[in-house]
Amino acid sequence: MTDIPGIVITGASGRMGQMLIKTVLASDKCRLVAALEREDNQWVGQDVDAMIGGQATGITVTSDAVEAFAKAQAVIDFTAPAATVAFAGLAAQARAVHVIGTTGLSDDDLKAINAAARHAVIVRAGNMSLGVNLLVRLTQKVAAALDEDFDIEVIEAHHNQKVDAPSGTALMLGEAAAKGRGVSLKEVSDSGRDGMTGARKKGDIGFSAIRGGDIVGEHDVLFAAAGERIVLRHLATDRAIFARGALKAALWGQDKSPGEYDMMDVLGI
Ligand SMILES: NC(=O)c1ccc[n+]([C@@H]2O[C@H](COP(=O)([O-])OP(=O)(O)OC[C@H]3O[C@@H](n4cnc5c(N)ncnc54)[C@H](O)[C@@H]3O)[C@@H](O)[C@H]2O)c1
Ligand SMILES: O=C(O)C1=N[C@H](C(=O)O)CCC1
Repeated sequence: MTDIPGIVITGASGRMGQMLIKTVLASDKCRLVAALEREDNQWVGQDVDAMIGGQATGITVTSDAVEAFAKAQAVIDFTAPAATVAFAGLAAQARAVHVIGTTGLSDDDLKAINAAARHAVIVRAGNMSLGVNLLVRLTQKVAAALDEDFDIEVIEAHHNQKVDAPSGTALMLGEAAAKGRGVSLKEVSDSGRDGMTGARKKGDIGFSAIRGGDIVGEHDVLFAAAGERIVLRHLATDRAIFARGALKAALWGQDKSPGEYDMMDVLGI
């Protein structure tokens, strides 16, 4: 037994789940205590090392969240909205830090997560990378400095298996732009243009989503005015950046009071 935090990875067989397992196994600041998948997933009952390759862990992939969370000081969760809402309640019961990377959460999902954060630490962000969180800050600053003569558009590109749009990152960037302008994103958001849309409404914040191939994640924030354009850009080329951020959040949360936090809190930016 050791006193470094024990971590559970949910969605173990997913794109992020696999990256997170590798990141936790490579770290000397935490230990992997369980890997969780859906009951019907073929990884359940298999050894983690057999599935991932590499060092022997002695850990079998399970679908029993209650048993897995009872062993953990942190749960790192990049799965799907319904699973994440259920895990928020269970992680709070286990008093484990819940790091949520899942995107596509509805307002009701967010309310349920917020309620769970009354009893435990939750760190949630649509993007856990240092670069994107810096870009969020820059976006807010640039939006605050410019008036509505500059049209703001958020353009994002992801792989062809992504199920939600706009991306969680695009929404973070849109929220930051709206905050900089002193408006509510809900009032000015314009996504899914199609057909005879009419001319662009001044003050709107637009969203466009590209889906194709194996794109890890690309985001532009465009400020377009007559005669000039500013483009703020982040390009992700490796999912390791999200996993590193998530692990940092899990360790950061260990001595914090119950509540909902984001990556800005973790990074101190
Ligand atoms: N915040 C970030 O930095 C960041 C970065 C990358 C991806 N994401 C988000 O993370 C999520 C997952 O992305 P992905 O590309 O890894 O998807 P994926 O489909 O490859 O993996 C999701 C995994 O979750 C599992 N899962 C679903 N329901 C489950 C349940 N009830 N119990 C256990 N496991 C369950 C699935 O079986 C699957 O293996 C998406 O919402 C994505 O947008 C966020
Ligand atoms: O691959 C995904 O899915 C990603 N999701 C996050 C988002 O929705 O912004 C972060 C980037 C990768």
